[in-house]
Amino acid sequence: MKIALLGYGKMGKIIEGIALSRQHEIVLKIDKDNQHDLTVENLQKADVAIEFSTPGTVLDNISTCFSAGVPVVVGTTGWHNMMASVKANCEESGSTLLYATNFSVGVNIFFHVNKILAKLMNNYPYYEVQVEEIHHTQKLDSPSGTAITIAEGILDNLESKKEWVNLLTNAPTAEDNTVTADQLLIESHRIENVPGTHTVIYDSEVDSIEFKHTAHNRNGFALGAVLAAEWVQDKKGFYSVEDMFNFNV
Ligand SMILES: NC(=O)C1=CN([C@@H]2O[C@H](COP(=O)(O)OP(=O)(O)OC[C@H]3O[C@@H](n4cnc5c(N)ncnc54)[C@H](OP(=O)(O)O)[C@@H]3O)[C@@H](O)[C@H]2O)C=CC1
Ligand SMILES: O=C(O)C1=N[C@H](C(=O)O)C[C@H](O)C1
Repeated sequence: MKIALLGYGKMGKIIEGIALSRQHEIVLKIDKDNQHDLTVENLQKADVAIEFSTPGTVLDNISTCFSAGVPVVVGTTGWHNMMASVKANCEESGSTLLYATNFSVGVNIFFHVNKILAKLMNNYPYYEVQVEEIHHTQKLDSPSGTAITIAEGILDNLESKKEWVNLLTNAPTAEDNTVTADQLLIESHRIENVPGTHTVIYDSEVDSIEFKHTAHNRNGFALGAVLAAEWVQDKKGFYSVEDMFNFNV
């Protein structure tokens, strides 16, 4: 498979190594310095694009992939509020996009069990739930895309919660974590060199239940993105990583 890498930072470089080890070829590498090389003509040399850039550049890059008719796997987070319009654009133009807030197998298992746990917890209303995420200090967005997916899994299944709210704990404006009873708190912490840790906590007066995923490095995210590129390259439409993983038990 011929791959275009859109974003050649921490993730782009690891994805390159994994793609080469799986006998794929990298035909285009776009970063900030050579972003003007991202043309329809250059992109059409690739069978698929893998996009891990920044929240501020991802939408233009997706749009160029759609114009080129090249399927795109998107890992960049921080554009959650634009999802519906990108999906509509993808479907109307007959393009292909596969998106995940987190491509690792472990987190996708976590997403699945999180929904089942939230449904179960409807029977135990004396537990208060919250989500915590910890990431490295270079991270541009908060909460993490993964934390948003976790929160959505809870909101869809736990009747007491209607919306999520975020508290970035080391932001200059961080005040307190007061939330109303129907709000789900996501606490975001930024600590050097942490690849990504997510915890769902159900707390009562007598005990706490903690459900946690810890990434030890970025390799799981990168492998998942390459597997997604292999899976989506001959498909049409808008997909989420859930369409690729099959967790029926
Ligand atoms: N879905 C998932 O599984 C995962 C998602 N992510 C997400 O992926 C994104 C990238 O993460 P990460 O690699 O760690 O971040 P990095 O900051 O290490 O890499 C992003 C790269 O994009 C470059 N860039 C800037 N402008 C453009 C442009 N117009 N086109 C292409 N590239 C550009 C940046 O260059 P410069 O630094 O010079 O500005 C930088 O090298 C983030 O949104 C992150 O949250 C991360 C891990 C897993
Ligand atoms: O920026 C990161 O590093 C990560 N971003 C993704 C997110 O926002 O959830 C996935 C992973 O946690 C690492």
